[in-house]
Amino acid sequence: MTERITVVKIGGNVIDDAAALKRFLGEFAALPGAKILVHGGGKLATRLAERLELEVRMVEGRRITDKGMLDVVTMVYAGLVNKQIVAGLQAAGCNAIGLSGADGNIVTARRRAPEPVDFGFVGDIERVDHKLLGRLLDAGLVPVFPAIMHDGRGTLLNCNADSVASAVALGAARLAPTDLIYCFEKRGVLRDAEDEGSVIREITAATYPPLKADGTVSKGMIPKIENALRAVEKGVRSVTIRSAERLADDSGTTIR
Ligand SMILES: Nc1ncnc2c1ncn2[C@@H]1O[C@H](COP(=O)(O)OP(=O)(O)O)[C@@H](O)[C@H]1O
Ligand SMILES: CC(=O)N[C@@H](CCC(=O)OP(=O)(O)O)C(=O)O
Repeated sequence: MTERITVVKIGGNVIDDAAALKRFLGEFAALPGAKILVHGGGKLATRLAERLELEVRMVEGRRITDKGMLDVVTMVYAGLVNKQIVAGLQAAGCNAIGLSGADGNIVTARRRAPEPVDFGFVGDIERVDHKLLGRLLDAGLVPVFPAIMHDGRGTLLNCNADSVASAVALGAARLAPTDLIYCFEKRGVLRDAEDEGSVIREITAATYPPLKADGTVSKGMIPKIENALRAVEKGVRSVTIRSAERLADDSGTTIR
């Protein structure tokens, strides 16, 4: 069994930039030790949905997902983006294996209640099969997860990729000490959105609520930080939010 596990989540803005994604996958492939990649792809799904003239609506960083949108996000996340990332990692010498939650029944999710917001086919993670995860890691494979999970009764569910990353990291933490890194296009959580020099070095359960209340943290950063706080509280060794260009550096925002 492995001594440590690194779980990395890569966001949609980086996936959307072919050169940035290639650079990131090269750095990810070079990370030592057992590792797992979780990816988004929200930006690409939004573009495709708009071309198909489907209404795109996000509420607090989560996508309203009706049946038509579920088909689009499944094709984009579990299909195109997942396979491109797996192929890119193979090219970088990393033996990746792409898995939706339904594959090997590795992650199940529960559909969100329709109140107060009816998100449609959106789920919250229920269970991660950490033993299967361990067997894959022991075989030298690098699991790559999109945000598409299933309910075990035949329905696919769209989950927030940041929530997937935190749930997978908690599953991994049952196998070995686990570090979770959220990578995106900015240097970290910024105090001023326009100033990359304004990285907030540390956020805790006590310092977060005022940042949300005064709007310093908004949109997709809300689920990211809330998932990060949950992960550290429940046993992930460290969580950081940093630039995809600085995956291996000690940079960005640490969540404690
Ligand atoms: N304080 C903040 N610092 C950095 N980004 C923030 C902040 N508040 C809101 N954001 C927004 O959150 C976005 C990241 O969330 P999201 O788009 O869901 O990430 P990902 O790229 O991981 O998919 C940033 O692109 C930015 O627009
Ligand atoms: C329920 C929900 O909102 N799911 C997300 C899944 C993808 C994602 O999280 O992508 P990023 O990391 O690129 O934002 C969505 O469809 O946008």
